Amino acid sequence: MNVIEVDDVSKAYGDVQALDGLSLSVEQGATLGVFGTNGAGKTTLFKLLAGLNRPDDGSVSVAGADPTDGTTVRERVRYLPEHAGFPPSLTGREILRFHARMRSVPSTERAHHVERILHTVGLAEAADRRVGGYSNGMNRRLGLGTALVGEPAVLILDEPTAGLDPDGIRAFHEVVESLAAETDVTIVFSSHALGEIQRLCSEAVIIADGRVATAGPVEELRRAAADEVTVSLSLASEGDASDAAAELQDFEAATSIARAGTDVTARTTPADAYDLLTAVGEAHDIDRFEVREPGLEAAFHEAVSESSHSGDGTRPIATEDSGGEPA
Ligand SMILES: Nc1ncnc2c1ncn2[C@@H]1O[C@H](COP(=O)(O)OP(=O)(O)OP(=O)(O)O)[C@@H](O)[C@H]1O
Repeated sequence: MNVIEVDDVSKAYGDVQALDGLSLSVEQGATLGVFGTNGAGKTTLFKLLAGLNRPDDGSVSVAGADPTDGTTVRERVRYLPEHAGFPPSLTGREILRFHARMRSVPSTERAHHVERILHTVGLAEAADRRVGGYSNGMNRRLGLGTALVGEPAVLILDEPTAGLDPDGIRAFHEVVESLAAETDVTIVFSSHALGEIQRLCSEAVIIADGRVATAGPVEELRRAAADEVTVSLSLASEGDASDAAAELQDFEAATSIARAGTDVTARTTPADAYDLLTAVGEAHDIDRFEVREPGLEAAFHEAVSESSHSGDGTRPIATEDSGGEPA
């Protein structure tokens, strides 16, 4: 079942066309990564999904309702903006209890519900500390905790890891991974870190100029991004590396051959990678090798450059057979 349906939506701010005929659909339980260049329209899309804005044209449906139908959407959909602040003198537990009361969690269940969320977001031990002393990462996880109160169907997170240090990012990733694995909540989040999307998301959408440039299961995007792999070899000596690089010039399927010290890299097709390794291995001792598939970065660059050359790269996300697991 699709929990999000966005159909041919446009939204302008004065002269700025933030969204321009954007369509996508997302299946319940998916983790969708949204990325694009600055100003591509991600936050505008999120505000439409959260019912904070109305589209000029087109339609938006989230959890079976028009998100601007306030009461329904507030029960089912939670939006965590990039910057969420909390009263510094309250504790994490007090803030979550307040949200639980606002969300009409029955009083008999409130303490247990809050305790469970504190564990989910990794704040159980800091629950009774004032949030004024929380780190940036703890604040973000508390924000995610407030969004989880009442077990929503859809979480919309705007750049949740922006500005966090590596520990903060790792802790946040663990929370998202456990939510994706253990609940049926649909998570939509934006990020400028392609590796993060690759790691956490089953689906990805690339937005460029207010439209969907490309979308689909992360694994498919990765594979479709380019039909080449990069082969990296480490040889026994610089002389071997230099000879191997020269010999690879005769290997028809190899391109972009480069040498640095004892390392040689070349690009080739996935089907020719093994032959390339065999050809080098017959003449030289290979200490180490690696075959890298194109990542989402290649998909991103391809999609953005295609979208800037074509009139309409829009297509909805096909979620029927995604089957993608976080990498
Ligand atoms: N309230 C507003 N008034 C005028 N223009 C706006 C407003 N909000 C967004 N825009 C413009 O709409 C376009 C899309 O903005 P949006 O914030 O949706 O992009 P984004 O993809 O979230 O960008 P970023 O990655 O930089 O956060 C941009 O050109 C932005 O300047």
